[in-house]
Amino acid sequence: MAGEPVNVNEFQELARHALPKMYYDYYTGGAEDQHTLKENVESFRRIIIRPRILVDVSKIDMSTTILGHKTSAPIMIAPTAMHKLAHLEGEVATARGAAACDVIMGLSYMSTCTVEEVASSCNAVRFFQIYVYKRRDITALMVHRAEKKGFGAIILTADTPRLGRREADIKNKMIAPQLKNFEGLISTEYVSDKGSNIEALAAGTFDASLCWKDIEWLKSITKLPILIKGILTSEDAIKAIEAGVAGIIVSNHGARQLDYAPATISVLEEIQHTLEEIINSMTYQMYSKNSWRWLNAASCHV
Ligand SMILES: Cc1cc2nc3c(=O)[nH]c(=O)nc-3n(C[C@H](O)[C@H](O)[C@H](O)COP(=O)(O)O)c2cc1C
Ligand SMILES: CCCCCCC(=O)C(=O)O
Repeated sequence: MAGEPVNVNEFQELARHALPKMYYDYYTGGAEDQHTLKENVESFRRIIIRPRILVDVSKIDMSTTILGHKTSAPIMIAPTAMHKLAHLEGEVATARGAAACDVIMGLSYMSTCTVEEVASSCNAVRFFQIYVYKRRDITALMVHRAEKKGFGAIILTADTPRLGRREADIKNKMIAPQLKNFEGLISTEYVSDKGSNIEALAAGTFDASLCWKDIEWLKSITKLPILIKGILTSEDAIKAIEAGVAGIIVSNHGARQLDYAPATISVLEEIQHTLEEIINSMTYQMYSKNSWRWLNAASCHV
């Protein structure tokens, strides 16, 4: 490639050369046949822009707020695991990037830098993503650490009762390092020669029994607003609102979980319309306490 990379595809090409194959495959792969992975890209390609002309664009302001936090654009850094597999500074460098761009960073539960390291590295607004471990005490401790360090919200990833079947990781026998956040609490180093070690790690630690009633438990251990990540249907968006969370993140986890699930962008509009209809139908009932809660939750992230 000649000169500096100018788009994400060119960065990906550089990464392909720079990274060990095991890590490159982990970062870029989807689940099973990778049908949804292709659909994620194709569905964006099918969206065609309808340009309007002779509009004053000399000053553009895309800033908005998410859960009351200012952001320079309606873009958030999604929580992604183990940045140190690609860069020595890991998530600390990502947080600095978020601060420089004035956008919110989602820090993964499976980060290679600790919650405290990321918090003290810069003043980016940070939300903390969690998986719920079978050892709930560990998850509660992590939530409290994030709360203490000024994270602005908890993102509960709800599409991963177990890790998606990622065939490249199985072939590579993908290994996770010991994650510093959990040192002294639980081992995250799973080494076996039977396929993906990170799949084994998730199967050994993630609570596959997690369900809607557990949102009450999460609400009972934190005052932070909760976002549910991994919603792909209107039915679940409504359930999330009924559960009283502050917002939802429509996502198919980068097609790394359930293959043949819809591309995220293809279901976003339907879910948004459903939530708008709820808001409209609730407006006339505003005086009921419960309705207020619904209204607040629905309007946050439409
Ligand atoms: C390498 C990699 C690691 C990821 N790790 C996590 C994670 O630890 N927690 C999580 O909730 N999502 C994780 N994701 C999913 C992303 O947060 C996000 O959902 C995905 O990149 C697709 O973006 P979208 O949800 O906006 O469609 C990961 C994605 C990638 C590519
Ligand atoms: C260290 C185990 C990896 C956990 C899974 C992280 C994730 O969500 C992913 O998509 O990968």
